[in-house]
Amino acid sequence: MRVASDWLARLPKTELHLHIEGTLEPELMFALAERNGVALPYADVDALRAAYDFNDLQSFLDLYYAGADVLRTEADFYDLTRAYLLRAHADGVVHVEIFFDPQTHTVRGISFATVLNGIRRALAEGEREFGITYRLILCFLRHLPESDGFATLEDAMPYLAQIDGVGLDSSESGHPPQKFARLFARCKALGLPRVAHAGEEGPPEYVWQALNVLDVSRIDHGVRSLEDPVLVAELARRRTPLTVCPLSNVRLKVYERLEQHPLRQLLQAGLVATVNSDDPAYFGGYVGENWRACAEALDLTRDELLQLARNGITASWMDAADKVRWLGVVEAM
Ligand SMILES: Nc1ncnc2[nH]cnc12
Ligand SMILES: [Zn+2]
Repeated sequence: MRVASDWLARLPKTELHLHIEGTLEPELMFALAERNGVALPYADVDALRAAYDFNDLQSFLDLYYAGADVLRTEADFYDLTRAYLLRAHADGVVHVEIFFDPQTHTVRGISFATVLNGIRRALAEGEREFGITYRLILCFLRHLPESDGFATLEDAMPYLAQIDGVGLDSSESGHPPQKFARLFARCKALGLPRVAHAGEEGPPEYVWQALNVLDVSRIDHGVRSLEDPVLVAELARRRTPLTVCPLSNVRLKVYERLEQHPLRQLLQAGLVATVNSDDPAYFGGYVGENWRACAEALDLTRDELLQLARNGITASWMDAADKVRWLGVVEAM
């Protein structure tokens, strides 16, 4: 590695692509299963971890949705979020923007308020205790019909002041952004900032639709944009950030090895690429590990690492004064 590991540890980091349900560690999954009287189809934590061998996005999602079944009470969502924030703090994360998937829970009879209150209580406490600022992003599940998304938006209406934006996640192939054109138009009319997963497994066309149909301000993943030079030029022109998740991309076989990951190419193309962890309990590394692994495998320079840190700050939705402050800290590194 070209930089000292303590320098990398101290670099102020953001996390802009993190599914809170994807931080459910096997140990906590077993503890919550016991607490809630849920039977898990695995003998123990090791057997569960051994199942985390994915071929693609869908093979991961099947386990991710099954695992979320142990989350039942507000305390469960609090404990989940609290455990994540302890990890983030240890990794030098100063600001988080967290996705949650309400449909995964409301379909099981758990109220929107139960989910929201547990997550937000932990986030507020994390800000008081560690100074980690936060935003919360409601994600719609794209494998479900748009009408389900509208019902979820209806559930969210009494709590809109506590939601900072909306996103689109789950199975990408066969579920283009266009499918959610009316839902995202409604969210825009409500003044909600928008992001969408696009170009993870799906084609560059889905990134175009996220930009032009959903009018998103950030693309989650977006790595397949590199297949379309016109799209790359447009993303650079608009300065649309990409929330890139390198270890996720390897675990879901978008790239065979981290050494093949195009993080440097994205930076060299002038894109606002950022480093994030996606579903760290399932992909073998929180955001600090994503930074360390990329620095090592891609032999990132000090300047490239500084640019990634700056990108994370400018791409975030943190307050303008906080941006100035953290950009100053990066410049002084
Ligand atoms: N990497 C990912 N892509 C799409 N949907 C997700 N939900 C959780 N993680 C996801
Ligand atoms: Zn994701």
